[in-house]
Amino acid sequence: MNTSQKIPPGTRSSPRNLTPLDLKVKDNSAASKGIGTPSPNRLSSPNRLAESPNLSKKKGKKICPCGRSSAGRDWVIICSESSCKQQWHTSCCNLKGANSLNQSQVENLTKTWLCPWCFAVPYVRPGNHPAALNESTLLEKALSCSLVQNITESVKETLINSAPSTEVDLSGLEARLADLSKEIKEFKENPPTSVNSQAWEIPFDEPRPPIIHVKREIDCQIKPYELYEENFLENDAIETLIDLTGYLKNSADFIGEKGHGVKLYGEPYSYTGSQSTVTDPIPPELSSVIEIISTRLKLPEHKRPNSVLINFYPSSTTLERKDTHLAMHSDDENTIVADSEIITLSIGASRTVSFQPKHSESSPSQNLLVSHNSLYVMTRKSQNWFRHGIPPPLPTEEVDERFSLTFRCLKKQFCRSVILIGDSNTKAVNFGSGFGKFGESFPGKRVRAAKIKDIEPSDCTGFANVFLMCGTNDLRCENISHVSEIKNHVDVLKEKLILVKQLCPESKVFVVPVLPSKIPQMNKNICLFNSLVDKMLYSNFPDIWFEGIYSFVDRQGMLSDKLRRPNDDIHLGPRGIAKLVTYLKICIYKREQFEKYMKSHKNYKQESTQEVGPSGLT
Ligand SMILES: O=C(O)CCC(=O)C(=O)O
Ligand SMILES: [Fe+2]
Repeated sequence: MNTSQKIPPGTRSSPRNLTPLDLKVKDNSAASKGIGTPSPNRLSSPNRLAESPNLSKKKGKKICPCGRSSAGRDWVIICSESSCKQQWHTSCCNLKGANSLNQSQVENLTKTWLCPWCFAVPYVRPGNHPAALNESTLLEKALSCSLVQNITESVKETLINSAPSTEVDLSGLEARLADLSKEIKEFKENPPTSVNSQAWEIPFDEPRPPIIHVKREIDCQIKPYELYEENFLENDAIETLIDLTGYLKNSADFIGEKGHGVKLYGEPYSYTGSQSTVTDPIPPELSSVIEIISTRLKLPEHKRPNSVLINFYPSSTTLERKDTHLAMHSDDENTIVADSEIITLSIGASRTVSFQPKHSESSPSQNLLVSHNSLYVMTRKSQNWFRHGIPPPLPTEEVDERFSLTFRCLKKQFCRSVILIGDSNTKAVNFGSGFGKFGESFPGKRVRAAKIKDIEPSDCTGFANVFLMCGTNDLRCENISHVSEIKNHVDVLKEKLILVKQLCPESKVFVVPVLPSKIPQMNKNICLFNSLVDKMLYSNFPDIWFEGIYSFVDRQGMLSDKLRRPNDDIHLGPRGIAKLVTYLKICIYKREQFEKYMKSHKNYKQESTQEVGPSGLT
C-alpha cells in the first residue's frame, strides 16, 4: 500500500508559517504583555473564565492572533504543543461550535488540540474542492481587481480634470476604457502562467496506483569493507576484553537473539528485531578501546564511536549448529551518522563474515575470515550496497565461541538527516545553525548537480531525507528547442529516481518542482516540465513527494521579486534561500506528521523492504 502521498504543486496550501506580520500581532497581544492571565475571582461561572490553564473566556483581552476581543463570546483555548501555547478564540480557529459546550467538554476536546499554526493537515485537497477552485481563480480575480482599480482611477482623473468646466470631457476616459478592454481581451486570450494549472490537479476519487517496484542491475560501486587488520590490539588490551566478555557470558548479561546474544553499551542502538531495551554506560575498558580505534583510524570527533554492541556466538558444541549465527542484514538504521564507519573487533574463534551484493545478481558474495584480535571496518554507505552476516558452521565444522565488538557512531538527530542534491540555486543552502540554515536538528549535506543527468543516486545513501532540486539548467531557453527535450529530461529524472529508490529504500524522497524564473519563455518550459514530473511521479512513485512551491511565485506565475537575487532572472537571493530552507523543513515535518497519522490508522500497512538488523531474524 502507498504509505505516503505526493503533493502536486498548486493543489493545497502549506501549513501556516509565522510571518513577521504574525509575530507583530502576537507581540502586540495582551498575552505577550502578560495581561492574559485568568483572574481567580472570575473562575466560578462557567460562562466566564475557566479554571483550566488551557481554557478560558476572557473579555476584552487581545490574546488571539486576531488581535481583537471576542467580548466573552468565545472560549479561549491554548495550543497543546509545548513550544507553541498560542491562545485562540474558538471562532478564530474554526471551532465556533465549541461555544455551546460547557467547560469540561471543551477541556476534553482540546487536551491534545493542535492550533492551526501547528497542525499540518496530512491530506491533499482534491483539485475539484471548492476552495481549490477558488484558489485557481484567485489570480484572475486579483488581476481583474487591478483592472477595475485602473478604471476607477481613470474615471476619477477625468472627472477632476473636467471639474472646472461645466462640460464633462469624456474623450480621455473613453480612450482609457478602450485600452482597458484591449488589456482584458488579451488577458483572457492569453492568461499568464499560473501555478494552479489544471494539469496538476488530481481527481479526488481516482484510486492511487500501486507502487511500481522496478529493479535495475547496479554494479557495486564500493567495497563491502574498507579495512581488515589482524593483531589489532596489544596483549594487555586484548586480555582486558577477554576478561570483560568472559564476565558478561557468566553473568547472563547477554540478551538472546536468534543465533547469538547481545549486550549494548552507550548510545542506544535500535534495529529491527532488537531485544535490548536498556543500555549501560560505556565502561572504561571499552572507552580505552574506542580511544585506540579513533587514534589508529584517525577518526574525526563527529565520527567517534559512542555505541558498542557486543555479540556473543556460542560454540557449536554447546548448541545446535544453526544456532550460532547472525542472519544476513544491513546496519542501515538512520540513526547511524551518514558518513561514519561501523567497526568490528573479533575475540575468540575465527568465523566467516559473508558479504552479499544487494543490487547486482551477477556479482558474487564475498567472504572474510575474521580471526581473534582482528578488526574490520565497513562504511555506513556500504550498508546500502551489501548485506552481511555470520553464516552457521558447516555440518562437518566445529567452531568455538566468538565475541564481536561492534562500534558505531549514533546521533538521534540523524533520523532527520537531509541530502540536498541541487543546482546553483541551492548553492547558498547551508547546514548547521544560524539564519537561513537548516539548524542542528537537520544534519546533512548539499551535493551539486548542475543538470538532472548529473544527479548521482549513490550520494543519497545513509540520509533519511533525500531532496532532488534540479532542472533549471536543463530548461533554459537556449537548451530547449523542442518539447520532446523536456519529456526526455523527465525520463532521465525517472531513471535517477528508480536508482535512488532502489539504493535507499528507507529514505524519504522528495522532488522539488523547478522554481519559475523571470523569463516567460523559460517559465513555459518549467511549467510543462513540472506537470510532466507530477504525472510521472503519480503513476510510478506515489511515495515520492512533490510539494507545492506557490510561496515562491508572484501573481504572474514568475519568481517573486522579493526572493530573487537583484538583476538575476533565475537565482534566489538570501531571502529566497531562507524561504527554500523553510520549505524543505516543512516538507520533512509534514511528511513525518503524515506518516505518524497513517501509522496510527488501522488500515495502514507499511510498504517496506526493510532489512533485518543484527538480531538475526530471517
Ligand atoms: O559479528 C560480526 O562480525 C558481525 C556483527 C554485526 O554484523 C552486527 O553487530 O551488526
Ligand atoms: Fe551488522
